[in-house]
Amino acid sequence: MNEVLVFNRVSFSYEEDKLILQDCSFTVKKGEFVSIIGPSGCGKSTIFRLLTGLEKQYRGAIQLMEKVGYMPQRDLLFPWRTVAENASLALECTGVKPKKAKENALRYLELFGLADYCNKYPKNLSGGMRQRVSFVRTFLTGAPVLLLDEPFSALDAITKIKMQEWLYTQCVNWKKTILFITHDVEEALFLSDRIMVMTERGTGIAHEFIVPLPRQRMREDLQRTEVLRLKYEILQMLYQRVAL
Ligand SMILES: Nc1ncnc2c1ncn2[C@@H]1O[C@H](COP(=O)(O)OP(=O)(O)OP(=O)(O)O)[C@@H](O)[C@H]1O
Repeated sequence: MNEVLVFNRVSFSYEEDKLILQDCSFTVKKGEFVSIIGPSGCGKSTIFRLLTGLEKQYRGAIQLMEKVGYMPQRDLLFPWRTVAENASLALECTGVKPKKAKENALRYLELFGLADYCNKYPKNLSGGMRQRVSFVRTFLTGAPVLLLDEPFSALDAITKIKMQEWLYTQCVNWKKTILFITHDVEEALFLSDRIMVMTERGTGIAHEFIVPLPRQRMREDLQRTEVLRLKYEILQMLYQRVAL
């Protein structure tokens, strides 16, 4: 598999004397679903800020072989635009005329199971729906690599499970490369081919694990002994680092 994203010994700090990443290295290959998991403040979102060029003053090398689309933690939908108008925004930003962009967005909203909501406003949608619209908007950037920053963290437990299954199906269908930030070990195990663990600020990726499941998987697979073993190994790693 080809590498589409390379972080090579990247060091970064927002302020002097407070290193966020030191010699952080990892790669993501085409078509992979990779999760980054780690305690609050360890620098996960900073990796996305570096990848999207929001932060530029770093040491080391960052290589992006393909265009990336970024979905932030909060959905950031515009309340005055309908679902279709929100979804078409990415296309409009690339210079596509609003009418054409909306037609295109409508086609994808249908494919993503949102056909009945095209003319509704964000305030009329549930949290899960809003995240789906936000995902479609990111998807419509046309980027082959998607950076998803804790997209489901604000959802209730059941909606979260449904959204994970929805995202899983979309990933299988559309064959995107995904880098996904989460705090939820089970979510990472269900969705990922590989999990990268950050244990504290200033270190970068401390451990990497291949998820011992085939790409075609079901939620019940999370109960397999080898998956449970990995879950507890990761939890223990994180637990030791979190001070209350
Ligand atoms: N613009 C900024 N200026 C100064 N410090 C910042 C800035 N953004 C983040 N930080 C600090 O950098 C560290 C890493 O932040 P980052 O958002 O990458 O963490 P995170 O692992 O994504 O956390 P969380 O899981 O809570 O979202 C934190 O200590 C944070 O306070």
